[in-house]
Amino acid sequence: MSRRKPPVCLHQEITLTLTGQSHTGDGVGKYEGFAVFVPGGIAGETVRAKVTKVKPTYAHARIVRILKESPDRVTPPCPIFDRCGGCQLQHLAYDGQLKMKTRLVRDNLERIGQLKEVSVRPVMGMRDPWRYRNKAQVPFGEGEGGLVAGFYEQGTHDIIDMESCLIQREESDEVVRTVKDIVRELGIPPYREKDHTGVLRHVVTKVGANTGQLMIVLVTNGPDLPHRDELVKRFVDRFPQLQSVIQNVNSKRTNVIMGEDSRTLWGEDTIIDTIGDIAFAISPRSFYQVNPEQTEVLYREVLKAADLKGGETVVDAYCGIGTISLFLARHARRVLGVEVVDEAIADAKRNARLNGIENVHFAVGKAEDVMPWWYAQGVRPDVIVVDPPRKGCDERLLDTIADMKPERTVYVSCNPSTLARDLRILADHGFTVEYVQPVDMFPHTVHVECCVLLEKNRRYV
Ligand SMILES: C[S@@+](CC[C@H](N)C(=O)[O-])C[C@H]1O[C@@H](n2cnc3c(N)ncnc32)[C@H](O)[C@@H]1O
Repeated sequence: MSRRKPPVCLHQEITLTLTGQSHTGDGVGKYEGFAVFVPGGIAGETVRAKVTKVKPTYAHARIVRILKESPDRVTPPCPIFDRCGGCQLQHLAYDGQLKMKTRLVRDNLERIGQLKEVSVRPVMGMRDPWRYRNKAQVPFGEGEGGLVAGFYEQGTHDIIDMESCLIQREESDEVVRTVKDIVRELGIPPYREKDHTGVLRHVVTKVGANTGQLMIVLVTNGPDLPHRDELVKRFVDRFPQLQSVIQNVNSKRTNVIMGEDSRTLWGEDTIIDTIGDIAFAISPRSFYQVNPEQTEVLYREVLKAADLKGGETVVDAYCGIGTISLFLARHARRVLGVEVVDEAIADAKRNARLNGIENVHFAVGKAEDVMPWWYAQGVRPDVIVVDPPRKGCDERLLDTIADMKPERTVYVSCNPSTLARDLRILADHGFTVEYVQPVDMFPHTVHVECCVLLEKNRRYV
């Protein structure tokens, strides 16, 4: 089939009315029927834009002038918003972001899932959508003027120096500033990615939002950390809420931030945080949701969708450190959790003990292997919760859900496109999507979380 020639060429200036927003946050318009993506553009705007990339089926263009501005356009409060890859939507008023995310979820369900009649509720947003992240991972390196610590410039490995990040908690900014001062004063060499030398690669902070406890992790390029005791002493003097100082050794040439070797330099191996009335021990490498306020909103939505009366068997697939399992356990007869990372399961078990919860059982393995095995053992859950990573569920797991025939399935997703794909498969197995409730866990970014309730359709299942 012959494709028509793109109607635009490189460097051409075009006038474009933007009609939508892409999943990466770009404005999208059609030029003579040809899709053009415009970073920084907002649906509803008309812009003059210069073409920067032409592909056979789409082009990219940079705004030269805004001819008609969206009423939702605001001045991004962060001075490095244009360069940092962390946020994509600070130029869009928060209310506009929420509407965009609702539309994004609906579009994915319709386009990828062919689910046109599904009720997509408005996104549950935050009252104050700033300073929400409980974890910061800040790369250290050398810039032209010496030490830099901040964020990687969009699409590169150049570190932009940063004084403050408006979506991180203030404690994290304070830790990074303190480490910079100490590192400069004591002459601890930052990591140099290009020749894999130097010492300090990243500073990771974790804050228990509800307990105030603070963990500082220094990721180093090898076991040596000059002035270790002095560093620890200064942290202890400076941060009264400090609970734990960890050195994590990562000697590999890799983009993965932490290595496998974590050493406690001072205090505890973990910090504690709470979600609702459940306490969680968080270790340096374990996954824990980054927006604690919205995590509670999300988990309450899961609880509501699960509609537990106390006698149910629940499966929590992709359970991480057991957060959803433990949140549901007091409302069910028993909860079975499965997770592929064995350290996370060790944390989950420890968290169960920490809370005196005994009606949970955790298994290590791939959910798509363990669930069929449970099915073969006669496990017939009343409710199944799945919370997979961005790539969504393995099809074998979805087939097993169909075999298990739970009354309710609650699908928690951080990626609307794989969610739409998987909901289509479950719908074809005879499940009905009752509703989709998006929750804004990541304000100012394009990401959106969803909690979906599916019920088995008695006519087919
Ligand atoms: C989005 S996290 C959800 C964790 C947890 N439900 C929570 O809210 O904190 C997804 C989890 O799935 C795990 N995972 C990835 N692939 C898996 C698989 N095939 N089987 C089981 N768990 C898997 C990851 O290690 C991660 O902990």
